[in-house]
Parts: sequence; C-alpha cells; structure tokens
Amino acid sequence: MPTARPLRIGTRSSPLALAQARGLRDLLAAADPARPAEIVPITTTGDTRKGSLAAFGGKGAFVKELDRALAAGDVDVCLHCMKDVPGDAPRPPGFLWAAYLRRDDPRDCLLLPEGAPRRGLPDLPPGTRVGTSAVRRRAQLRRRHPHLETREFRGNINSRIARLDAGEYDAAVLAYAGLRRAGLEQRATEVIAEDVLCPAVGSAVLGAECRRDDTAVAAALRGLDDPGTRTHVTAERAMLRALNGHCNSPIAGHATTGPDGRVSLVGMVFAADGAAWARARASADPGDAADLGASVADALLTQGARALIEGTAH
Ligand SMILES: NCc1[nH]cc(CCC(=O)O)c1CC(=O)O
Repeated sequence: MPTARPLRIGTRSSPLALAQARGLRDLLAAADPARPAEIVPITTTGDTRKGSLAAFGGKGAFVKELDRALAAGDVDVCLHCMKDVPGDAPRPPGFLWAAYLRRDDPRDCLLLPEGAPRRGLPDLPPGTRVGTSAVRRRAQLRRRHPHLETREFRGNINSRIARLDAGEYDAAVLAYAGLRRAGLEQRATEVIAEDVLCPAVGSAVLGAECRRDDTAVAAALRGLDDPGTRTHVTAERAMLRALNGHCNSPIAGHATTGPDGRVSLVGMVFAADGAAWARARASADPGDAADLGASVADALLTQGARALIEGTAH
C-alpha cells in the first residue's frame, strides 16, 4: 500500500503548543502507522505582540492565522486549546471539530519563585504580587484573597516562569494542565480548588479542527474524540455563546458528569474587581448539553451578568 502524504498539523509555535502538537502527532501515528503526521508551527499575532491582549483583538489573535492556513489547505488539521477559541464569533462554517481530546485537570495552580518556601494562596503575605493576566483569575483572586495584589502577566509559560524566578513577581497563577504538558508540574505549590478559582470555559481541552469536506482527515481524527469531553465543551461553549462575552470577559464555566450520567454545569460571571458576581448551576442529560449551556447563561443574565460583562473594559 503506498504511504499517504503526511497529515500536516497546524499549531501555534509556543513551546506548550508544540508539545501539545507532538502529542497529537503521536496519537495519530499510533492509530494509523501508514499515515505519518508532521507539525507545522504557525506564529500568531497573539504570540508576537506584547502588552494587553484586549488591545489587539483578544483571544482571536491566537486563532486567526491558524484558520487562514487551514482554509487555504496549507495544513490539514489545527490543534487548539479550546480555552483560546473565542466564544463570541462563530467558527468558519467549513470547519469541523473532528476530535476533542480527553480533558486534563482544568484547574489553575499557584507557582512561587524557585527556592521560595512552598505555601498556598491563603498563606501568602498581604501585598504579594501575583502575576496573572486573565480577568477571570484576577477577579476571583480579588474576591477570595483580597490581601493579594494582582499584576498583568503575559507571555508563554516558560517566559512567565523565568520572570517569576527573576523576582519580577512574588507568585503566579497558571493553568495546571499547561504546566503539566510543559513538564513543569513539580513547580505548582497549590492546585487551586474550583470554589476559589472556577476554570475558564474549555480549559484543559485540546480540540482538533479540520475542513468539513476533508472526510479522510475527519475519519483519522474521529477515533481520538472523547465523547464525555465533547459533551462538556458543548455545554460550556453554549453558555459562553449565549452570554455573548467579549474577548476579555470575566466568565468561568465548568461542566462535569456525575455518577448518574447527568451533566452538571456551573457558570460564573464577575465584576473585574471581584466585588460582584453571578453564579448558576444546572444539570441535564448529556444529549441536552447545548440547552444546558443556554439555560445556565439565562440564569446568569437574570442575575445581572450583562452589566458585569459590559462593566469590564474590552
Ligand atoms: N491563556 C493561554 C493558555 N491557553 C491554554 C493554556 C493551558 C492549557 C489549557 O487550559 O488548555 C494556557 C496557559 C495558561 O492559561 O496558563
């Protein structure tokens, strides 16, 4: 049998994104040794521009160039952190989420400079400078730990950790899944409980997207799809869509499946200073995940989520 052309995986070029893409490449190679896969790193505006994300198109800045390469046929599949895929704009109609890989731990974690005494959030002294740029994290840290000072903090995981170790910050909050994928999980001094820091919609989920009409690639990816993760992403992103949050919205959401097989979704929306918030929770059968997301969004809107979202600069 002739060897097929390698399947080209488009990815952001950060060390974390490349590590994730190697994971997908290895899964594909194991599923079909006759069809090797190769990685095509694409540098996005989000990776090269410094400063506040909101200033140059928000999370879409990480996705646009990948979309262009997939639409043009320069790559066959793009691997995305679902957390970075904007919820306020529809995906290109010709694209298909062919696989959601099984979700990792979606919680955030605390890091301290190398050599600092290992302690958790509640034990940090007042005025501790915590580097974290996401408004979702800043709002929740202010709500639960108002004695801490949050500071803008961007860049890839490795450069953030280098700046932490150099003393620019006293602490940092990052995604635990990202840290693990970068092989640095031993740096986490606390994995932060969800009632302190509710995760972002889509956190710790990798989505593989291909062109809808590319049935061969869609078929190759389908075997890697985790149906439970798909249900959770569907519920969370339906909530995000219905809230119509902008790129910098302080929105959190996490869906889980209970022992009875029902899906529960917690959604939260915050004022940027953490002083006000809305919280809603509901459950449904897995087949109704999208409706579940919409109904949690409705409950949040009834509690004033719109004013909280509009009150945050974007
Ligand atoms: N915001 C960037 C980003 N997008 C996805 C991850 C980590 C992995 C994930 O949640 O899928 C990170 C790093 C972080 O937030 O610390």
